[in-house]
Amino acid sequence: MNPPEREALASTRPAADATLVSRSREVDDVSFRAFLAARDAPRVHWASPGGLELVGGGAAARIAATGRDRFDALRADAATVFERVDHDGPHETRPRMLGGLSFDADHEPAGTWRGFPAASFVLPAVQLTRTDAGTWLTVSRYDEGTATDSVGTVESALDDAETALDSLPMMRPSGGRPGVTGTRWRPPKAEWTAQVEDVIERIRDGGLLKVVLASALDVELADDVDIPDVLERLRRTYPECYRFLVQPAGGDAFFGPPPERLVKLDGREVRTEALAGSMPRGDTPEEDADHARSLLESEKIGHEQGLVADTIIEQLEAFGTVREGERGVRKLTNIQHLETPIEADLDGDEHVLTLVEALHPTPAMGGLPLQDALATIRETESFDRGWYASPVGWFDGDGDGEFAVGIRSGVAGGSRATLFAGNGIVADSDPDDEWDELQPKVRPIMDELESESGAGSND
Ligand SMILES: C=C(O[C@@H]1C=C(C(=O)O)C=C[C@H]1O)C(=O)O
Repeated sequence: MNPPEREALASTRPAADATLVSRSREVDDVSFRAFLAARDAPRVHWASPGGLELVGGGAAARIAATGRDRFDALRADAATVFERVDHDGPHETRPRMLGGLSFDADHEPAGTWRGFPAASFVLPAVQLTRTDAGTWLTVSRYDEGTATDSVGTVESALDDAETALDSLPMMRPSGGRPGVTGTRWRPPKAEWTAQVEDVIERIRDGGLLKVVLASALDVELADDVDIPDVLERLRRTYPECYRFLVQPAGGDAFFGPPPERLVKLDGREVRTEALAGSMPRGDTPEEDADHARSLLESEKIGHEQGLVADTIIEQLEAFGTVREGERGVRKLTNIQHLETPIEADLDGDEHVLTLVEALHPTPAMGGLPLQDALATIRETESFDRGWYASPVGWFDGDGDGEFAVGIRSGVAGGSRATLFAGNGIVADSDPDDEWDELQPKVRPIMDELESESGAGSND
């Protein structure tokens, strides 16, 4: 294990008498891609369709955790880091921890997921924040002693960071796509079909209602992948989605444009959604409307999506009053899903991580009943989920935050990438249809890897 990886895995136990000092300054808009490309790991990026964009490099503070009590450990360490904060800047730029968690609590950072602990968040040393109101540069340090001890260092680091920013191009010319030389599904179609058939049989035997089964697509590239470039292009191709990047160590990065919010907490106001069931977009408005109608009218899809909504509502009812919105169709660039917006007002103050802990994995990522579905996933899937289908996002010192679900995602570095896609399997699923349904879910990233001239084979 090389030093940066060891550093990523170590939980930076916050020092008892440390102070978090953070200074922000409004700057001219700058290419987030160029900023990201110029920084070493750890690197993080978060962009929500709501308009908030964050990009960070280095770590003023870092917390990591593993095992069943990983959420307790995260909340405790975060409380220590945020205990003494001296921040000067608008609310948008307040210190935030960015990162995420693995799908399973007992995840081991190995293989594809080397460098990714079961939970990892960083408070970036240098960060850019963009909202409708402007763009800011922020420098933070978490050092022993009082604020007065480090204000001078932080202010001069902010001057240096601003100078470095000035030398970045406003627009960074986009490099070419790396090109794909080979792809391999794990499992390939025949094995997937057998897995789906086996799961359907288990469901029909009784007890199990739904299992989300996924597959990994290994991609060999002709050139090294430039992830900041890919993310920038995804901004234009999937504007209705989140975009995230988590690169805890110097190695591979986990990234993607997920459409699905796990949870957003602002004060006591919670927003989430049940997203499940998929149909392609049509080539014509009529065909598109037909697909949307099939989504709304399909008994199978309606049932599957209803299970997701009911479970989320039940879980949130433990915390407050829940309102279920109207079921509708969520249209993304290359796929459409059935969606129910869900809101809640909490009875008391909660940390967003507590809601993440309660909700993850939703039946849209795991299945129902949850423990049986998870056991089936573990026994069936031929790859390590790692951080796929897991919470990725941010939280602040008040416990507010927002998390997406890490789907439509991939983990990549050098000239290799592994992309992920999964589907909810229910009693009347058809293995061939489920295979076809995986394909559009890897397209957002695949389209940015394949060279314009030639598309690689995809099965
Ligand atoms: C699991 C994924 O997507 C989920 C599964 C869906 C389905 O089964 O139709 C739809 C949306 C997502 O909640 C994925 O994209 O990998």
